[in-house]
Amino acid sequence: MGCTCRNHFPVDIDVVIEANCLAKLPSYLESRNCRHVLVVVDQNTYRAAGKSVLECLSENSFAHALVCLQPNEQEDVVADEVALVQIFMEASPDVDVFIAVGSGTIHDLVRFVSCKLQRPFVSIPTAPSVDGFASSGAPLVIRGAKVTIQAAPPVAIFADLNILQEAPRHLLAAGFGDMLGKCTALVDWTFSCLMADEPYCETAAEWTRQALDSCLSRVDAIVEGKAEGIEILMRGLIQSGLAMLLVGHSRSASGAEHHLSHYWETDFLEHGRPQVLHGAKVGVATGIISGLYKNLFEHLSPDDCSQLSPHYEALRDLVFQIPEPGLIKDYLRRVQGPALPEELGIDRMLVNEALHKAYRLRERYTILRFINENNLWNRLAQE
Ligand SMILES: NC(=O)C1=CN([C@@H]2O[C@H](COP(=O)(O)OP(=O)(O)OC[C@H]3O[C@@H](n4cnc5c(N)ncnc54)[C@H](OP(=O)(O)O)[C@@H]3O)[C@@H](O)[C@H]2O)C=CC1
Ligand SMILES: O=C(CO)COP(=O)(O)O
Repeated sequence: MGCTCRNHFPVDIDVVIEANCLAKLPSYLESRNCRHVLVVVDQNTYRAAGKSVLECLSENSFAHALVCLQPNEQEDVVADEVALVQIFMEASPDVDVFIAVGSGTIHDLVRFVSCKLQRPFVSIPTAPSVDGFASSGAPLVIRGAKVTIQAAPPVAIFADLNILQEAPRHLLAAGFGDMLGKCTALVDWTFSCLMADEPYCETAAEWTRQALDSCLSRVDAIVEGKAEGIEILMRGLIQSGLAMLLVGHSRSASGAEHHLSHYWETDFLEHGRPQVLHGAKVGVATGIISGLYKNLFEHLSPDDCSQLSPHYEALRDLVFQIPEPGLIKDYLRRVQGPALPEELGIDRMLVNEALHKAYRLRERYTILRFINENNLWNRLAQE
């Protein structure tokens, strides 16, 4: 399938991934004529990189201010209305560039605010924990629901390997889990295109596939956690983000496995439970969705569903290529990440609830929507 889509968005980000690249920040800001900088951190990311960023700005005489995001009662910074208001209130009108110093949550908050205030933002990732650095979408929790709002990508990413190498291991494992999610997200995207005529972009799919393959083929280097492995993972995560940016939505990166993760996330928030890392949830959910796809195609024949029958063989071949749930778990164990819902504090009941309801979180056609809307649960083998 060649790329026939006509809706590519510009992919125009300066991406630097190397050791000590933070040192390049001042000349970059000068080249863009930015003199008033607002740096957004939280307590952890201030220690990880924020302090160095501020020193670098002071040494080079930039006017700068700091927003240190306050955690909630569970000690989490959440990408919600409270955190957004904090940034809006503390951003002075003369700010001409935002700098996001952190991982997924801080990037989404800053991308939303910078887009609303029409100022550019620069990304300084502190951990290879998600693929949301280069993308334009901001998944936010608004009135308790996880919604993704299209905002703006960063103008530049300075992924300093010295900083990333110091990130705690569970954040690296989460980044690998978010990447593993592409195994099912990509199949779900084709599924939605064939079954519900959703728009598909072969280029974005290919970029994502390459990012996934590059990480799966070098998992040993990633596990080691040295500069080489961190660079491979970070390049993959950024490339997946660029694919989302290219199409202006997150279909290439987010399917039913993400919907399970989002459902669990908002359930934890509703019950005042501390958050579990996004990529950790996605990795575990990928194993579940892989099992579901295989189960479905084992127990359903082309005659069972007229909507499915014209695409049955093409889809069955794709489903065959999804790594088995056991292999997904092996990958997660190799990076020392959780592999089962109970290791995340998610019990059987919450898993089942999400399997039946999470598809409603998005308009997207996914395997979960297909099974639920066609009442197919009783056709599947109970596991
Ligand atoms: N825009 C997009 O396309 C995407 C967005 N996302 C979104 O990203 C969010 C999750 O991001 P994720 O990165 O998993 O988690 P967070 O950004 O919430 O950060 C998780 C934890 O990592 C800490 N941390 C980060 N870097 C370091 C470091 N170097 N040293 C010590 N601690 C560190 C943070 O500190 P602290 O507690 O102080 O914050 C926090 O505790 C979700 O909301 C998800 O929906 C995910 C994928 C794609
Ligand atoms: O998490 C994402 C990709 O990893 C973004 O997906 P959503 O748009 O579903 O939040």
